[in-house]
Amino acid sequence: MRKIEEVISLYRKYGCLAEPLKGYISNQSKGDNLILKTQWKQTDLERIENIKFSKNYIVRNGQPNQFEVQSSNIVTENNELWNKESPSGRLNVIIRNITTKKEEEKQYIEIWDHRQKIKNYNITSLEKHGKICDPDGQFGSVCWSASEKNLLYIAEKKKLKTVSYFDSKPNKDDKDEEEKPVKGQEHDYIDDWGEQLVGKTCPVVCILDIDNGDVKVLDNILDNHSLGQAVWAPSDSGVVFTGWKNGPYRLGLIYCPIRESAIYYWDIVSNKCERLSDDTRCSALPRFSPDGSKLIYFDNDIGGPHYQCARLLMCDWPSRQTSVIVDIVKEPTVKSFPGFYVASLPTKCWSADNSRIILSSVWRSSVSLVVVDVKDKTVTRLKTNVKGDAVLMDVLTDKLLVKCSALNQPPYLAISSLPVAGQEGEITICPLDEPIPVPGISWEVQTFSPTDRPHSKFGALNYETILLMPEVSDVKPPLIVFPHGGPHAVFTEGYMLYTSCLIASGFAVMYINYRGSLGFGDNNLRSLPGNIGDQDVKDCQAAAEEVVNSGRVNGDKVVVFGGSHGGFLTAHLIGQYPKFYKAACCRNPVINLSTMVGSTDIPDWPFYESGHPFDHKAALNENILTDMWRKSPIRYIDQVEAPCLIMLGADDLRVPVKQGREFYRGLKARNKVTRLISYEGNSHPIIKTDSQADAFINMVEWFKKYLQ
Ligand SMILES: CSCC[C@H](NC(C)=O)C(=O)N[C@@H](C)C(=O)N[C@@H](CO)C(=O)O
Repeated sequence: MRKIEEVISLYRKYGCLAEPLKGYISNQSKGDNLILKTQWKQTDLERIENIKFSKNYIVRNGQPNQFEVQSSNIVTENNELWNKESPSGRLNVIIRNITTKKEEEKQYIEIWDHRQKIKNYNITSLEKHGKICDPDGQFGSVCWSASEKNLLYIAEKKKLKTVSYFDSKPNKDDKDEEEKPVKGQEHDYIDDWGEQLVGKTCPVVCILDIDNGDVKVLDNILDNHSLGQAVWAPSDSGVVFTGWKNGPYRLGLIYCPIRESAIYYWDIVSNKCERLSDDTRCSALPRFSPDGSKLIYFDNDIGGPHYQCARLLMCDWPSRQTSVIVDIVKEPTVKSFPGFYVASLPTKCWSADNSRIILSSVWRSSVSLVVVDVKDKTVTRLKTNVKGDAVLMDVLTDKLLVKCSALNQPPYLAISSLPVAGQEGEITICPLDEPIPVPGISWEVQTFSPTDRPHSKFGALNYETILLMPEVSDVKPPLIVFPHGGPHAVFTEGYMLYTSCLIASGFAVMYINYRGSLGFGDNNLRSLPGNIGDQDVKDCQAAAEEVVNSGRVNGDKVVVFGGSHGGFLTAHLIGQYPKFYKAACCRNPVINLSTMVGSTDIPDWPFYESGHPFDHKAALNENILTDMWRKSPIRYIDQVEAPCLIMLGADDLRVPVKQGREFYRGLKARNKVTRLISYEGNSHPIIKTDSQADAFINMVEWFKKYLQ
């Protein structure tokens, strides 16, 4: 293993690489000449900040898949929340967050043509709504009308002004009733959508008139709903959006597309709203075909596993007839399409002829490009000439802008072409910039089928691990067992900074996509709820023992690391197998399901994942409490021997810091070796620039100390 000073310089090197955030193929592209507009981020560890910059490319499309690329110089961006061109490419809208000298936050909407800024609207001063939602976020979207006269965006609904009962300021009589401040409600609790959505209570659809700056707020078209993901309907006849039900109280929404939601259409002439999707399902991500004749969206169950295998549905716009294009896949084979597991969709995801949809979806332990023919309902995986993950960023005239990465390759942007229908075999990925891999990393995917531990209803099923090895190692490397969180999530062959730095530091790392992970079929995913703390723990231990028994790693130097549910598994593993692990590190770990219910933003999770039904009226009782305790790591705390480093995000609403503190106190009281680090200004992910770097070095130091 490398010295800690070398590890720090490794992190400085690989932790400060530019990473593509988003990009699109400009509507100004003509024929074989593509104009690509991209946005990047880069960590600056000296200034402890992330900088953002934009970079444009001109791609000349020579022979098929022979692209000549010319990139523009780099322009750093200041406070741009969003930058999007109009359908003709003639105009650009920039939504800007400005902090004034008086520390006030103001939001502006700027309209630019090719020469200059032609409109600049101080949206905050209009006082028509609250903050504009991040277009990349859960609710956000920014959408030009076809006429280029209006702009759709999502903002927080305007909140009532409240004053003290003892406020002596005279009420201005000219204010209409709803404008008058309400007395005595300054300290009322305001329910919001939880982790990373604090203050997001009731987003609404807003329409800006580009010419005169008027803003129409659609805040009364659908009662008791939060609105988002808005897109213009064909011919700007209205707006299609996703509506999430607010009541009776909100449950955390991030990482949980199982909150009651439906697709709606608001007609601009009638001012009426109609529900388009099934109100017994959760629907989201509406996308129109280029000709406006078809609308697709995804749906899954309301409640249950926080991520699920989703259905792809299509609404024939003129007739509003809806059909299922791709259904849930319950039990795929190792080679077959495992179903759709989609957290987001690019704004444009259709082929030019309106017959196919292109998207990225989890496919076992990788993220793949997939093409769906909406006529014959076939699903085809687009194989590429590069290893790793391929995430679709944009589609235009059947050209694909793709974000690629691999376990040894930091993310880069590439261009490719959609094959003609029926011939979707392999596509050639053409990088826009020369990819520079992290040297010395190799990996292999292993499949496990626990026939000795079959699920009671679904049988053995199977699961995968990804074993990453340092290529240059004259000794057997120590092993870091690394289960993902969720638990309905997945580790794929895409790049992760921590992992590449761990391998470069001399560790072997094993990702474990235990049963219950995404990408292996719906039955696999649903095999875990009710069995957490047992099935997932045994899957992890079986994989860890297999790799130790294979002799490829140093079996006397095995440690374990995980975040959130991965932290839950880390705490379980060192409690249930105390002799096997020499040290542990857990980030925001779930420690005691029963004490979590009252403090997490998703109380449905501990109920459902421990096998108990949940609805908004759900309450604990002695049977549920006992069962939750039995499934929690705290149950095994007396057996723990491995020194355990606990890292907490001080603002975490998902796994509250009390969980980590409960484990810390229990270990201290039992004279076990433990240390707790709390990172201010971090929530569930510990990703503030300095915190993320500090957490990594502390973790490596902890492992090195107890592996000596
Ligand atoms: C009540 S919190 C349950 C655990 C949590 N699940 C959800 C739905 O939020 C969880 O594990 N979250 C993951 C997104 C997570 O944090 N994963 C790990 C890595 O896999 C992470 O470090 O991000």
